[in-house]
Amino acid sequence: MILEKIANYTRKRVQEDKKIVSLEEVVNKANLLPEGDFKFEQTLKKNKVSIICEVKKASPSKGIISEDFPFVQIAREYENAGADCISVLTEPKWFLGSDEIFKEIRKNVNLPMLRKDFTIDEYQIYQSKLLGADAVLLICSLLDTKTLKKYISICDSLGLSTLVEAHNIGEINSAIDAGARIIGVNNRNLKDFTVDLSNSINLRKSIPNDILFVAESGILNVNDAISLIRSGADALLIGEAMMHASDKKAFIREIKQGGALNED
Ligand SMILES: O=P(O)(O)OC[C@@H](O)[C@@H](O)c1c[nH]c2ccccc12
Repeated sequence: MILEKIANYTRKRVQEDKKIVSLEEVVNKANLLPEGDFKFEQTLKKNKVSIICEVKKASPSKGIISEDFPFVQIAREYENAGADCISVLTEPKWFLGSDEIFKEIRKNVNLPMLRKDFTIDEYQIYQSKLLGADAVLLICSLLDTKTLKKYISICDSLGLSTLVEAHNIGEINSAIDAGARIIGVNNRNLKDFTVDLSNSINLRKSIPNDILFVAESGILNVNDAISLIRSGADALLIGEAMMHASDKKAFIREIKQGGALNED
């Protein structure tokens, strides 16, 4: 399965990174920084519906999404268009992301930023803090409940939020047991890349209301977005469609207006 391949490659990457900067060093450096203020989840809590816009050059399911990829410009456009948070892929091999891209964007936008990587080692959490992230992604199928709990507590100590990604009821229960405060349901099946928006719609009822719920992936248009909001999403994570939208401001505005109308 692709996820296993990516996770294995990530393990190698982290081993290489540790040769350059040791775990002890990243821990010390991260602890010297001012504690974060959980800006990512504060933003999600404050809004009725938040839009998390993703900066993504490529993906294993879609190949190249943006050939020229002016990532700072894209992130600025997101901010100007009314995005609430920004997600940046840093996985290099399949998503063609990098830490440098993340850092550059961090310097140029004020929005809370999610570092989207395949977290399999606590090293990456400290690294995320050093990159200026406000949140990290934890994927349930890569981490057991005990490890999830440990990683959430490391994030808590640094003031970082965690987006805990689940695909099925077992993983949702694991996320809840681990104390997740934000759970994302990925509508894309990482085994065969099929997209089914009803995955997050069906799983919504298994997530307590005090946990923030993010519907992720495969949101292609305003109608998709509105049906997810109607089914109780607190936030939407949109990558490809947002990258391609020629009028990002109108796209975000229409989603927010449509979502608000549906609450009446
Ligand atoms: O481009 P999309 O279909 O709108 O999807 C965005 C985001 O949800 C997707 O990139 C994603 C969701 N979970 C992930 C985990 C790892 C890498 C990527 C992802």
